[in-house]
Amino acid sequence: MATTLRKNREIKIENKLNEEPVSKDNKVIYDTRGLNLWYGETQALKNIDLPIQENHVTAIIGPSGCGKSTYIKTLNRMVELVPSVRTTGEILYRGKNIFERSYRVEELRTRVGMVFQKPNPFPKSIFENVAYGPKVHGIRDKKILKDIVEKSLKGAAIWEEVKDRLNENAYGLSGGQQQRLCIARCLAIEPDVILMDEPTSALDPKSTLKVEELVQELKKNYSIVIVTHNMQQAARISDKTAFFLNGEVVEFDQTDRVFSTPQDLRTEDYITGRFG
Ligand SMILES: Nc1ncnc2c1ncn2[C@@H]1O[C@H](COP(=O)(O)OP(=O)(O)OP(=O)(O)O)[C@@H](O)[C@H]1O
Repeated sequence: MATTLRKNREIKIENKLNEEPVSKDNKVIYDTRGLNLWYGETQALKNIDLPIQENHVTAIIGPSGCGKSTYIKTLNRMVELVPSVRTTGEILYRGKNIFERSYRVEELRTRVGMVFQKPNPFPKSIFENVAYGPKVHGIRDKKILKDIVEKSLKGAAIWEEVKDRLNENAYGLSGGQQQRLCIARCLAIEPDVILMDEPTSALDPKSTLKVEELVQELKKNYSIVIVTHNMQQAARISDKTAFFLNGEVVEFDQTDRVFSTPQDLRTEDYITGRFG
C-alpha cells in the first residue's frame, strides 16, 4: 500500500505536469466520449458524452432503468464483471482511456473507490473493516494502520461514535453508521474519486442528512459521482447534474440550472414529477 499510495501521489503529480493548463474550477477528471454499452443485445448506454470535474459533486439522476448504475459502474470498469457486456467509445480518466488494453484496471480501482446502495461492511471488527484495504496493499505496521483507521473514520465523520468500540463487530452499528464505515473503508485506500450508487436509499432521514453533509465535506479533497433517485438530494448536494433517460444523457448542466431552468422538456417533466 505504501508503495501504491506513493505511486498514486506520483501519478497525481505526473498528471498535473502533463495536463493542459485549465482553470481549477474546470479541470476534467473523467471525460466520457461517445460511450455505448450493451448487455448482450440490449443497449443500456447510448452515445454518452460527459465531462466530470475535479472536486465537484456530480449527480446522476433519472428514472429506474435509464442506465445510472451502469454508467457509474463503467467508470471503474466494474460493469465488466457481467460477461455479456460490450462497450464502444472512450472514458478518459486523467487523460488516459480506461478501455485501452494496456490500462491497468487494478490500479484504476485503487484510485476510484465505490460506495454501494446497501451498506456492506465485512463481518469483522470496525477496525478491521477499515484496515482491510491497506493490509491487502501490504501495510503491516500496527502504528501506521492505527493512524490510517483513525484518519479514515474521522474523514467519514464517524470517529466520535466508534472510537471506544473499534474491536466490536461492524454489524452492531446502525445502518447509517455502517454506511459511513463503508465510506471510511473507501477513504482508507486514499482514492482520488468516490463513486456512490444511491448511498442513502437504505437510510433514515437523519442518517441521510449526515451522509449528505459528509459528501459536502469530502468534495474538498475528492471528486464525487453520486447516483440518486432523490431529486432534492441532487439539488442539495451536487454542483452538476446529469439527467439520464433511456440510456442517454438528456441534459447536463450546473445543478441549479437543471432544477430551475431546464433546457429540455423531458428534464422538466421529470423534475416536476410528471414521470419516473
Ligand atoms: N446485469 C445485467 N444484465 C442485463 N441487463 C442489465 C443488467 N444490469 C442492468 N441491465 C439493464 O440495463 C438497463 C439500465 O439498468 P441500470 O441498472 O443501469 O439502470 P438504473 O437507472 O440504475 O436503474 P435503477 O434506478 O432502477 O437502479 C436496464 O434496462 C436494465 O434492465
